[in-house]
Amino acid sequence: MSGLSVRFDGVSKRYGEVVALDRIDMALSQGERVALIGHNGAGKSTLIKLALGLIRSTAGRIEVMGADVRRSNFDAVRKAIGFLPENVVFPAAITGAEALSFYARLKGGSERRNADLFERTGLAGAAHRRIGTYSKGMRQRLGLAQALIGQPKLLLLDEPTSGLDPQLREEVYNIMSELARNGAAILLSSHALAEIENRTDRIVALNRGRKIADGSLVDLRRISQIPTCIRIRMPEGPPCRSTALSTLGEYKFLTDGTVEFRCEEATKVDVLRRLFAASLPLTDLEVVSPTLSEIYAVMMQREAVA
Ligand SMILES: Nc1ncnc2c1ncn2[C@@H]1O[C@H](COP(=O)(O)OP(=O)(O)OP(=O)(O)O)[C@@H](O)[C@H]1O
Repeated sequence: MSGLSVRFDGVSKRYGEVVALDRIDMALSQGERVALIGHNGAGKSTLIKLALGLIRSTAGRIEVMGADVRRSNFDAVRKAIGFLPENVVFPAAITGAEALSFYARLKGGSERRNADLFERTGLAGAAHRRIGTYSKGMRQRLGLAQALIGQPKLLLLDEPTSGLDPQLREEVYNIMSELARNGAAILLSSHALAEIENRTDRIVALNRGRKIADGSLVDLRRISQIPTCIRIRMPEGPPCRSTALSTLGEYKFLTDGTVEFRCEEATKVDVLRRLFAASLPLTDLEVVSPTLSEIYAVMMQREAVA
């Protein structure tokens, strides 16, 4: 599935003197899961609110499912968008079931799936309790159920897993993947870098309103130039003068006798091939690619000195 779901063309947003977003170009395809990352105040929520048509850009053009967010016909498109705001607020005096029915009617959708949504978000047992008695995580679950009403074609999720327990965090990513497989586009903001690195297709990094990176984890690893480590262990420690080792490239011994090679991410398969061809008596092998947290730290350091 390759149709465009969201397109930002030269989009800027100012709040008075504050430049929240600065000439952002970005596109999101159907079936794609894209994570927005960046420090506090980088512009992630602003970008999500712009895609929803909640606030207006200062410059540039935003299209969502082919419709200009500034046009009056955008109201119809908005019904196909699921949105989870950063801070979910529901009236305390009504039950979860009443809140979900209200939002389903507002979206012009059917209430038939509500029970299923409660089940999916682990709230089935609390659907008829007043929201005022919910814990923070339960309110977040209700927010998620609300965002999933009507099988959205675009999901905009502002820090969807914050406040959730590990089990529901996993479920959130499962739900996202299922919707994406059915053609929905997902845009989420997150500070949980370890969580998103293998559960999204693309990562867009913002810094002070500017886009500083946009690519898959593999792309970002390459751009970061952080080396990949290949670590091997052999019985009775490494043979110190092994010529076989030196043919594989530069290596060093770690304190526990492990031998570590460092290579570019793009050449790791080649190094591994040569390693196996050398027929060393390996007892263990580990390939450690740079994590998103490490890549992000390097990106931010480079930004700081730029
Ligand atoms: N309504 C507003 N009025 C004035 N400034 C605003 C408003 N909303 C956001 N800003 C400013 O715009 C910038 C971007 O804010 P935004 O909320 O988009 O960041 P964020 O990346 O989502 O941050 P966080 O990770 O803390 O949620 C910040 O400098 C913020 O103070």
